[in-house]
Amino acid sequence: MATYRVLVSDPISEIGVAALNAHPDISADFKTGLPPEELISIIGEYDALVVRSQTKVTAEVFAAAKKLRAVGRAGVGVDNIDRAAATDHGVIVMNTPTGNTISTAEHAFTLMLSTARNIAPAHAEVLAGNFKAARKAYQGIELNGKRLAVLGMGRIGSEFAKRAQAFNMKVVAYDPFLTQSRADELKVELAESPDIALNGADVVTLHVPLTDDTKHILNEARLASMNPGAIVVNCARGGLIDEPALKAAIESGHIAGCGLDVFEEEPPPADHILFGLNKHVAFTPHLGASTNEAQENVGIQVAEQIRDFLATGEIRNAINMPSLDAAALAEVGPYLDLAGSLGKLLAKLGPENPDSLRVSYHGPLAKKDTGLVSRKALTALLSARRSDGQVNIVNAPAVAQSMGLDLTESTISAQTEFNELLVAELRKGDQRFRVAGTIIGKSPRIVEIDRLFVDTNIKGEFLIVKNDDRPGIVGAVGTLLGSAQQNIANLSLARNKSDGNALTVIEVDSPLSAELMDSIRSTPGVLSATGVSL
Ligand SMILES: NC(=O)c1ccc[n+]([C@@H]2O[C@H](COP(=O)([O-])OP(=O)(O)OC[C@H]3O[C@@H](n4cnc5c(N)ncnc54)[C@H](O)[C@@H]3O)[C@@H](O)[C@H]2O)c1
Ligand SMILES: O=C(O)CC[C@@H](O)C(=O)O
Repeated sequence: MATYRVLVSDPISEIGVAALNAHPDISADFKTGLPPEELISIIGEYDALVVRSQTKVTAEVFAAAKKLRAVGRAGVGVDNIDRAAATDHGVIVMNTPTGNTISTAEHAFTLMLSTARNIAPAHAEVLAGNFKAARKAYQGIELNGKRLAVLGMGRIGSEFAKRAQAFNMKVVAYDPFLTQSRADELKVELAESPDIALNGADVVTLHVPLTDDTKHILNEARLASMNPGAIVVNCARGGLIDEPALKAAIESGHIAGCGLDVFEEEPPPADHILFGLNKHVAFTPHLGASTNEAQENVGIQVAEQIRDFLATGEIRNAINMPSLDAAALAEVGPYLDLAGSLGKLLAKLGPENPDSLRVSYHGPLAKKDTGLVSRKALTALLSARRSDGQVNIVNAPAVAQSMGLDLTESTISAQTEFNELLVAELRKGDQRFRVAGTIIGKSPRIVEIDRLFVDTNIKGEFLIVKNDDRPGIVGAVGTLLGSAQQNIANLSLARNKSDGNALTVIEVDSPLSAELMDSIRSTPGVLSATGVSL
């Protein structure tokens, strides 16, 4: 029986489903068109879910998905997935951002051309036998020399702009993340706001995600600021346009027409307010990504991402946590293990109810892709301190935030005594407790506890003793361990000359009983003793 079960609930390419099933540890079920209640009733059996845009992955679905670890979206927009609920439930959400870029840019461009030259209504008239009348009714516009506003200059917006430049259009772009140097590289005018971009534009094309900020980004005032006879193109999400405002602007004649692939409600009702317009319009049923090439790309990409995540832990294109590709995983993998052990150690030895966990990276490690390493330390810390078993690497920052615990990170390129050093420090007011580790050869080692140098494995059973730095105490503890049949696998000693204390880390073969721990704690000269399972 396969170790991991994947539910594919929307049509993706057969090659993608086959790529999942080809892995010996994965079995994929292909069940599309499930009503919401049926999805909720079966989702508990699955480790991963693959969707396009039809399946709505709601908070109720996540609540029922007890084993679910990842949702893969074969496409870009993830507005059909409740991202907050996914994160709360510790589920990674991944998309396939590049697979349908060209197809969607080409489709949006097709809609612009169709609208400018009235292809859709003229075609209908020809079929209806109105050839002559249609020749008079459908006079189009040239795009040559026209001003094009692109809202959202990401992957698709940039591809659209390149094609528009080949048509000799003047491109002005608004995107809050577009820098002047990137705008220069793309040879587009950078607008400081959507209002500036749209003012005097002859065509607008939308390529932004639908968020609370972008909902109805194309509204009545912005439509009114465009040039008379302008065209609206939307191949992103319907909710970006205030549809009643667009209808009014087309009816008034100010906007000549629109080419839309997407609607605020999908599928749109048969009596949608824009369908009654006997004007220059072109509508398609959310076909932007529907090409053989795009579907093969996104189907294969999503399948490979889910397969690699389940099989190896590699994270690509995650939208609710940092990604970690195979190369980065190979480079920082040992530090992930180390961070987990440092987090557990802090949970046992550090202050209760801390204010913050500070993770710092020293030496060449500071330049590596360590986004997940800090999370791993935080996850281990929280998991060890909470009994609900609900913390994982996806939701750890949200859980920490709800507990008032800050996670901070710093990178220090100067080297320490070690070439690279990972330090995790728990802070509470002025109190600080830090532990640190490094990689020696290929092995992660814990090399510092509470500012004292030690050298221990990162996995195993440990006894950590703080004692007066005088002869006989370690011997007495060793005798107690021996009489309890506890073999010592490794021992590391450190002394703090300034306060006369010493730290002894003893690796043993099995967990120490409460009775033995009590005897160790009552040994004269022992200041504290803690058993830790790493
Ligand atoms: N019709 C389809 O079938 C289809 C296919 C693919 C993608 N899409 C849609 O197209 C959208 C864009 O896809 P992409 O691959 O280009 O994504 P992308 O992430 O590469 O680009 C989106 C751009 O929007 C910008 N942006 C964010 N907020 C903005 C705002 N308030 N104003 C202006 N720009 C803003 C971002 O900075 C980014 O550069 C997706 O979100 C998806 O909804 C639709
Ligand atoms: O799955 C589809 O066909 C639509 C995809 C598209 O809306 C996207 O956001 O990638």
